[in-house]
Amino acid sequence: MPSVIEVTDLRKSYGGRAVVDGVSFAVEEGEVFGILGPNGAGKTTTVECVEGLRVPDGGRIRVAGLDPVADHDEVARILGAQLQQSELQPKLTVREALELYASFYPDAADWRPLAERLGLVPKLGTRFAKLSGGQQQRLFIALALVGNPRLVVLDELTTGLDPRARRDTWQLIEDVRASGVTVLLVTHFMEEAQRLCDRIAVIDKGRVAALDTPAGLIRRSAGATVISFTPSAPLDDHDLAALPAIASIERKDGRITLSGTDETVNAVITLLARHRVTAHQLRVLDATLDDAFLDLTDDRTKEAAA
Ligand SMILES: Nc1ncnc2c1ncn2[C@@H]1O[C@H](COP(=O)(O)OP(=O)(O)OP(=O)(O)O)[C@@H](O)[C@H]1O
Repeated sequence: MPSVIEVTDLRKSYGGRAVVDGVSFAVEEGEVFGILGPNGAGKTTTVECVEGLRVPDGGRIRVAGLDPVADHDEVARILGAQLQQSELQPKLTVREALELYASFYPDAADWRPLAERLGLVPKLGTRFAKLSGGQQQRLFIALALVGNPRLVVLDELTTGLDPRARRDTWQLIEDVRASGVTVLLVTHFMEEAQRLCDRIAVIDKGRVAALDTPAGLIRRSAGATVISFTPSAPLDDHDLAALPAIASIERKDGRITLSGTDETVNAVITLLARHRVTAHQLRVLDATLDDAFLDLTDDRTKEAAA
């Protein structure tokens, strides 16, 4: 089956400066595909080309087999996009905006359950300009979904939302995915990317620096798993040094701190069992997507690895 979104060698320059410099990726039907990258990396430019809002200088984009620029109207019927602030009339009430956007689509969703899920019911009579930043954001999410799209593009999904609204929105996106909708998600929140995305393209300086599952990105980062514990009986340094993938050993006040990988953690547990030693206050800290992101987008780390 062809991918829902195919981006091949996308290029876009402003004033002679390439801000998207040969980006390629494919999004499969039903997946949540994340785009992660530092400020100014070219993420919004990339997704706005997918939405047909910007015209690429080079490369090829297909959305369900259609060209977002040449076939703009057909693409608009199957793609829901989170609006930018300036795109909504300040005097429109929440109810009017929902009704208006629902009327654009032949197969629109009932907007009431959406408004309920997004906590917008008490604000239905409020004009857009009078909503708080977080309420405006929730309305944009509702408007992106009200057309029952086959594909939804969310840029900065939960920026400006409080922690509860953010978690409710994540649950909503999980439900949207469960109903078979494909999601293209630009985000700065690692927890959001790790929780929601099936795969992530890390974009840096207009190029794809890595494309993998969240777990795959973490595995390939230099960030180590750290294990610390206080053993009930002494452990031999030779035994610790022989652990697989061990990167460092530290001893302080009877406490041992090791860094390595998942494999090291398993081997430590086996070693402790073999010597019948109990580990008090055992702590394992995993490398996170944060570590992977910093590794992949930090020039100093990349130079050191080269
Ligand atoms: N219309 C434009 N005219 C000129 N330069 C632009 C235009 N749009 C974007 N740029 C520049 O292109 C670069 C990439 O911008 P883009 O918005 O795609 O980045 P981003 O990865 O989404 O960043 P952020 O995380 O800060 O939103 C930036 O340096 C930006 O200043």
